[in-house]
Amino acid sequence: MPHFKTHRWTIAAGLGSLILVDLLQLMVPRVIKWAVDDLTLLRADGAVLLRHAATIAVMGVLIGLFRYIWRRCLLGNARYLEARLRERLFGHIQTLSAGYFDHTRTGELMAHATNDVQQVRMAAGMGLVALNDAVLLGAAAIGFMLYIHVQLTLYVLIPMPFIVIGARLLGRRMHQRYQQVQAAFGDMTEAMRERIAGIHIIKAHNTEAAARSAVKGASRAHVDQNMRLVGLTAFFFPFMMLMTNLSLAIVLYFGGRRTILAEITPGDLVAFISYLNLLSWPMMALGWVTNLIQRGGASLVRLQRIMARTPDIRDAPDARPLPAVTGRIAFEKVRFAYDGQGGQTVLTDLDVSVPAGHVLGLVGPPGSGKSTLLSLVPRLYDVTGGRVTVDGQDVRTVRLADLRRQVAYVPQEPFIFAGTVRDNILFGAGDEGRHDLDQILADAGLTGTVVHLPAGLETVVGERGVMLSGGQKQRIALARAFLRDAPILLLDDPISQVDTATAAVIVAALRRMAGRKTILVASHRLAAVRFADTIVSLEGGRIAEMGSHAQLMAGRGYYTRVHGLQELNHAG
Ligand SMILES: Nc1ncnc2c1ncn2[C@@H]1O[C@H](COP(=O)(O)OP(=O)(O)OP(=O)(O)O)[C@@H](O)[C@H]1O
Repeated sequence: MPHFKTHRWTIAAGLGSLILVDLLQLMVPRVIKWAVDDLTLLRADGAVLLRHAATIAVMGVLIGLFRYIWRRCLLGNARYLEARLRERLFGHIQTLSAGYFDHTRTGELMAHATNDVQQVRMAAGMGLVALNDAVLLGAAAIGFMLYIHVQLTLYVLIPMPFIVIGARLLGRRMHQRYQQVQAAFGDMTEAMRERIAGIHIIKAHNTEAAARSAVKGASRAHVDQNMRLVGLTAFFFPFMMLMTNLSLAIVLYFGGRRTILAEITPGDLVAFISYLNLLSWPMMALGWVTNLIQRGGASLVRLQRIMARTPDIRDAPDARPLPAVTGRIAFEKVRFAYDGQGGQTVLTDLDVSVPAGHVLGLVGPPGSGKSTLLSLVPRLYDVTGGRVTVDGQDVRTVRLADLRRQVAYVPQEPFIFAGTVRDNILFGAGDEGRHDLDQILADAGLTGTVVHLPAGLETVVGERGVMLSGGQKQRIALARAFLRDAPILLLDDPISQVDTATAAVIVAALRRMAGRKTILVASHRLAAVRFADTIVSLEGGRIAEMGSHAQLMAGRGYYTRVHGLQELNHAG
């Protein structure tokens, strides 16, 4: 409604032009009638015929002009509505919490952003046109026919309901089949995309033949679906033509007799046939419009359902601003389960405090909860029990944007956007800090790497950074976080993909930053945590051991065991 309100003048101009086109179209048969009557009554001479022809030509030009206007106004307006809906949808989806995306498939969201939005556009654009034509053009054409001859009109209308019902029923089936064609098309492109993306594996495993037959299968399925659709359309259009032609036969026979009896003039008969031709579109539109509006309505309901979802994680109504923090972090009796109270507990009664400027190392077997613990600080997820505080304030009571501005986070799997290395490092950063890019590259162990890239910082890295090695991607993500210069730095396995020498460079940089920043670093490689002020060893979401490197080495737990193994590896 707000959209229709803002664009009411465009819509009014469009509807006005559409009505003018309809009226002009309705006048054409009148002119034909006059011309034919003049001819049959032998009243016509060159000048009269020229006048009639000129009238039709002018009407043709006007019809063209106004049709251009209505298409631009009405269909254009629907396009803007579509864009606006899609932008709002994306804007809203972005506010939803990480938990929502754990349970929602990307493909499903893409379908909402494409299919549903498109259905709303069809209803708001063609739906409006079809509604107008069905009602106005249909009623007016029938009115003109009644004006010529009532009984004859009633006869020729007999086949018309079949057109309405046919358009409605077959239209619905055609839409269903069209959706199946689209789905098959999606499967086919996905089958090809995946195999092109995985071409290295396919070649290495010699499975080209299997890949080819999989793509062939998807391609044939697409053809099969198309043939099913063709089966319907091939029936639909001839069926509509048959109904119109039946009406035409009725006009010719019964109307011809009326003409012989001089109840109507030959001009009337010709005009009648023209009206009949005009009538087939409104009859189809009548059947079509209900489908369009139903589909658009259903799509709108689906979109509204997403729009009505409130993010689980958002500012509390009385959220306080969070001015620059020193970076003191405390986990107090923290308990966490991914699906709220009902889910399996991933973290249990965790108590750790990290003074400002300290480094906390997190170690533990895979799945022990290290990443989860890190994600609680910027509120990617909220605790199920207990609380997380920053500078003594519960993170749930402060403004989310203020909190996240002061936390730099490097996830376990770095995400690289298509673009240049520089774009990826500067991602989301303001102007501040750009001048120390060289230092940041050095801290992230990237200096030497960047020099060897074909275009240095301007090297385009391809989709998801395909042109980069795993270690390069990881260090770009690190540099991105260093550039933020936030007082709190969260690193999830920051040296998992680099060699020992590069790891040493990164660890040295972290040690320099310690004191200025509070750093939480989770790692499987003890080298990344051994310098930490405190190391927490997690097991099954509980703290198994806690202390400095020396303290943990004195014990005989996970830390000492892993340390022994990693030392052994190095020796080997
Ligand atoms: N998004 C999620 N939804 C549901 N469960 C999850 C989710 N992410 C992780 N888990 C589960 O939570 C537990 C802790 O996972 P987490 O990633 O925190 O462990 P981790 O110690 O970081 O492991 P790794 O060393 O392999 O990175 C695991 O049992 C995992 O299966």
